[in-house]
Amino acid sequence: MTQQESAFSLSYGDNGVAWLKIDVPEEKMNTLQSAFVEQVSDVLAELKAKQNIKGLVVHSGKPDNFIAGADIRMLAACTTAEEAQQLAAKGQELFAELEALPFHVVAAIHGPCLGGGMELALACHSRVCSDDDKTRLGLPEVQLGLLPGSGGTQRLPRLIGVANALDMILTGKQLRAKKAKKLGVVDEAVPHSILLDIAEKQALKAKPKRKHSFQDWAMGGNALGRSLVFDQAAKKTHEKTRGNYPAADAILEVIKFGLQFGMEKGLKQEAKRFGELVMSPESAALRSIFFATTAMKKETGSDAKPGDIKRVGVLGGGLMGGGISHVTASKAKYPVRIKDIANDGILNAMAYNYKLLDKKRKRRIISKAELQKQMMSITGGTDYTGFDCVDVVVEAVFEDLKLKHQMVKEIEDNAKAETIFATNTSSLPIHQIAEAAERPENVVGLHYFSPVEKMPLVEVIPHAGTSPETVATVVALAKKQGKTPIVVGDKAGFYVNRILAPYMNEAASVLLSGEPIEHLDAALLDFGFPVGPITLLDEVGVDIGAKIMPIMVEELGERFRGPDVFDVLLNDDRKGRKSGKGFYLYNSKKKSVDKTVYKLLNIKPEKKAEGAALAMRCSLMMLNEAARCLDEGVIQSARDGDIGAIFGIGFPPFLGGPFRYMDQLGIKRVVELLNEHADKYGERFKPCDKLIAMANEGQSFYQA
Ligand SMILES: C[C@H](O)CC(=O)SCCNC(=O)CCNC(=O)[C@H](O)C(C)(C)COP(=O)(O)OP(=O)(O)OC[C@H]1O[C@@H](n2cnc3c(N)ncnc32)[C@H](O)[C@@H]1OP(=O)(O)O
Repeated sequence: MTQQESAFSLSYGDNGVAWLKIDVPEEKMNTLQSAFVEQVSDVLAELKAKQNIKGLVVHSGKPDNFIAGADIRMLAACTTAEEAQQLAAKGQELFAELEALPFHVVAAIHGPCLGGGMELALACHSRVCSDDDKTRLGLPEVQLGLLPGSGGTQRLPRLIGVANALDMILTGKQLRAKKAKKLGVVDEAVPHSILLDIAEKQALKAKPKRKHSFQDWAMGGNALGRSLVFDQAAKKTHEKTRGNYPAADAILEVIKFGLQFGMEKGLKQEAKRFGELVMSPESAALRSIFFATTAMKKETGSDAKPGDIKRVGVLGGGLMGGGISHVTASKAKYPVRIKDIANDGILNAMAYNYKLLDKKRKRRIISKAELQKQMMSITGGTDYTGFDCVDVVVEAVFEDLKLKHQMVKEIEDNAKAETIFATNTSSLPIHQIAEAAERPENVVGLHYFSPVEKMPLVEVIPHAGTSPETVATVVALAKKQGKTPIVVGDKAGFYVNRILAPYMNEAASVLLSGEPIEHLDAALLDFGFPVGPITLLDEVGVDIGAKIMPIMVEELGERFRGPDVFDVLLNDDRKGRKSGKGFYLYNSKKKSVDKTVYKLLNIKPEKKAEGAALAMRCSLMMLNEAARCLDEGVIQSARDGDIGAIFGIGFPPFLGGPFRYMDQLGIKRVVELLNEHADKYGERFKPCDKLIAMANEGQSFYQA
């Protein structure tokens, strides 16, 4: 590498301020790589040797990022824990040298400053960041199944106190400038245009003495206080992770260790645990999600060029319509026109949007003016005024084929010839909806998950006649709305509901066999799902389940026929949360199992099977169906299937999705397990052809 190509370069101002620019050649994002060690060592040696330096500003040469952390590809390429430990230790060593420089070192931060990048900034004596929306500061390593390995677990608690540092490191949350300033992560948050000027001024000031927070003092000197905070954090963490995420335990351990035995020993422990975590299957699975989603950001859904979108229409102002209008206006920044049959529907969608925006205003993420501006970009009415200039219509009316046909016709009558009709159905085949269209090439499925503003997945479902341009356009729209789209086949349940249905049916069978509701829900929580299946059924609505299941049975066969519980429940007015009762009661603050449901279903609840066995029983039904979906082309790749299950259902991320999990178990073992379950519980467990063939050939879904 020539001097010019160096990622770390120094320059000097006349006023005694040195500038260290970080600019990784030929990459749009700065990351820290082992190849840079020598360059950084040279830079530090030059700074130490140079006379008359008054201060140093560390800044990025990229227009919109500081440093996004250590290069995750480099970590994934490590073959031993020692190798990864060495990488972390080298980072620690260089950052310690930076910290030990005799003059004031200031980090000037604009854009993402994450992981190793944040650790570098923490080793500086002061930090100034831009107040731009692109600026984010955090230690997201936990989301990769790791802990911050280059000093983060030691420096952050000493800077902002143990409780705040634990919160940041255990969740991996990324702070905006204002919050970072409030917590003391940065010293100043200023407009981007003056960032470097302010950093330069800071650098000319004397090196600050390290501030001690009250908590720092309390934690360092007070073993009892320390124990209390850590015990509480451990309890809270365990409730969330249920022991499935070793990084969380390691984070608690290493921070506590460092406070007890000092920075030097703390750093050693940090590097050691980092090395071990890099080699863990949990981290490998979580890293695979990062690689998959990064690759998916670039995909367009088809070979065609997406059409221009200037305005979007939404049909139906219910929960889904409200959410879809929100992500369209506030994320994608397109004006939205909502049509509903009643004014109440429009008001409902408006109120929904206002509530979400006001939450953001209260958290100071947006100003009042911004709230008003965003509200003004959403309008609505009970007729088709304004629909003549929308480019895409997202339909979110009731799940009724006749009604959907009427919507297709009305849009064709009231919108432009090229307007896309994207239907947000969760159960009706898209080709059937398109049958009413004069221009079926414009009809496509766009299946959002509830609540729309939170759930990251969207299924894009072309029918056989959908044009490639329509697909590309709605994929682009979904991405702008902040979603990860996967293109899936037009078969009943598409992908997510199709793999969810047999899992839910199995949970219902387990319940009818007499296993208590809490036991069953806890079993799947322990497995790593965010909610148990019975809670999920209550949340989705028993009535919705009752509507979808017969469609699945009709199109996909008898294996989708679940136990007959829906009618019994609905006759007793148990729709789930929305009706105040389902399997649980929702009329008090804390939900509790409604024990009368056992009598209704003729069950004597009694814990018979171990939680792990129940979890395996339900999950196997999902795994088998996921493999079938891949075989039938409902999903285009195992990767799409993994991301769909994780983002759409909350399949345990630390397992990497159903396909990575099957690989981890070994396909042969999956087939064995399915056969064992088929012997015990029935034909529905029989492994699908694809799994049998793969087991015979010794194949896996991913290359090792
Ligand atoms: C020792 C340390 O403690 C260990 C660590 O630091 S572990 C790393 C911790 N850092 C992270 O987890 C951050 C990971 N990155 C991100 O979350 C997101 O990329 C981001 C929020 C920074 C930016 O998102 P966005 O603007 O959508 O850009 P995105 O498309 O994701 O990334 C742009 C490019 O940067 C790459 N990139 C971003 N962060 C990276 C990282 N840490 N390692 C390797 N590549 C990275 C992406 O792969 C992508 O590359 P490509 O264009 O060649 O495919």
